[in-house]
Amino acid sequence: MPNLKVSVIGSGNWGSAIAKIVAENAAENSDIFESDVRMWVFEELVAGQKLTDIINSQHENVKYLPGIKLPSNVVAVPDLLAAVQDADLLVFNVPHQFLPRICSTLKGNVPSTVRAVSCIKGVEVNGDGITIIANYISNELGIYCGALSGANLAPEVAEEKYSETTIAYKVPDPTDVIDAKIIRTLFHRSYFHVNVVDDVAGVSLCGALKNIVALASGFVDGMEWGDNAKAAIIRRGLLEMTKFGREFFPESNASTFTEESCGVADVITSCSGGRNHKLGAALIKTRRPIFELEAELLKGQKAQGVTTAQEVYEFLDRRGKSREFPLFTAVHGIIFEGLDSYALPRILEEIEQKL
Ligand SMILES: NC(=O)C1=CN([C@@H]2O[C@H](COP(=O)(O)OP(=O)(O)OC[C@H]3O[C@@H](n4cnc5c(N)ncnc54)[C@H](O)[C@@H]3O)[C@@H](O)[C@H]2O)C=CC1
Ligand SMILES: O=C(CO)COP(=O)(O)O
Repeated sequence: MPNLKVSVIGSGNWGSAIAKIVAENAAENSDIFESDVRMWVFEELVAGQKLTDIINSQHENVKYLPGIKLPSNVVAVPDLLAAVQDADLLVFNVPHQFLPRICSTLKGNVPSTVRAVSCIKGVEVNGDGITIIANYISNELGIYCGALSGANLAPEVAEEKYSETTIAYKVPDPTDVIDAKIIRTLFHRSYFHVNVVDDVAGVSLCGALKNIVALASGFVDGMEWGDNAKAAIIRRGLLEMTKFGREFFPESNASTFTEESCGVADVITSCSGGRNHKLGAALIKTRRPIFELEAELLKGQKAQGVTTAQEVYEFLDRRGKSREFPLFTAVHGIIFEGLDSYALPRILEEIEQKL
C-alpha cells in the first residue's frame, strides 16, 4: 500500500483541530499514510517565541487552539513550499481571504497528481462571478479538490465531543490511489463521523452561506428576541441557501442542504454558538465597527461571515438579484449600511413586497 504524505495548510482554530484528527489517523493507518503530518503555520511571535517552535516543542497551538494537546506527529512548518513538498494530499484550512496569496505561492510548485480537500468556509467573488473555494483551488493549482464541511465548532471537535461532518469527494481519475475510502480513513474518528458524498458545490456553498445566517442569529440574540425569532432566521436562512444553490450552482443537490451535516445541522450549531454568532450579537449590543469588534473579541481568529456577507451581496447586487435574498441582503445592510436591526421584520417584509 502507498505511503501517502499529507500536509495541512493552515493552523488556526479549525486548522489545528483538523491537523490533530488527520495526524491521529495517519499514525493509526501506517499502511496507508506516512505518520508525520506537516502543518503550515503563518509564523508569528507569541510571548517572544516563534509559534512553530512552541507547537513543535509543547505540542499545543497556544494561540489558536489553547488547552488541546496535538499529536507529536503534527510537525509545524513555517515555509509554505517546504510544508507541501512531496505531499500527495493537501488539506486547505485557512480563512478564505488569505487563500489567493497562498495559491499564488503554490502555483507551479504542486504536481497535477496531488489531491486536495478544502475545509474552508467561504466563496471567491469577482464582480458578478462566484467560485466555490474547492474550484478556486483547482483552477489556481491545476489539481483536483474536494470539500469538507459540517456542524463542527472546532473547540468541541478538538475536545473529542461527538459530531458529524460531510466530505464531498469525487475521484477525478479512476487510476487514483486516493479514493473515497482513503479520504474517509483520513478524517473519520469515533468522535468525528464522516459521510462522503459527491456534491462538491452543495457542501461548499452550505459552509459559506451558513455564516451569513449565523450573523443574523447573533443579531437576534443581541436584541434578546428569543427562540421563535431564532427559528424564523434558521428557516429563512436555509431557504435562501438552497435557493442560492439552485439558481447559481444547478449542479448542487437540494438534499445536501437539508439532509447533510454541512447543511441544516451546521446552520443550527452556528446559530447557537461560534464566532459569527458571537460577533453578530456583539455588533447589536455595541454598534462598534465590525472589524474592530472582530479583532478585539476573536483575538486573531476570523469570522468568515462578515466578508462572505459583503461578497455575496456584491455578487447578488451586480446580478440584480439582491431582493430575491432578503435575509442575506438585510444582514449586509445591518453590518455595512447602518440599517436598524430592530427593524429586521419590516426590512424583510419590504424587500419581499418589492419583488
Ligand atoms: N473554527 C471553527 O470552529 C471552524 C472553522 N471553519 C473554517 O475553517 C477555515 C479556517 O478557520 P480557522 O482555522 O478557524 O482560522 P482562524 O479563524 O482561527 O484564523 C486564524 C488563522 O489565520 C492565520 N493568518 C493570519 N494572518 C494570515 C495571513 N496574512 N496569511 C495567512 N494566514 C494568516 C493565523 O495564523 C491563524 O492560523 C475558515 O474558513 C473557517 O470558516 C470550519 C469549521 C469550524
Ligand atoms: O463553521 C463553524 C461550525 O461548523 C464555525 O463557525 P464560526 O466560524 O462561526 O465559529
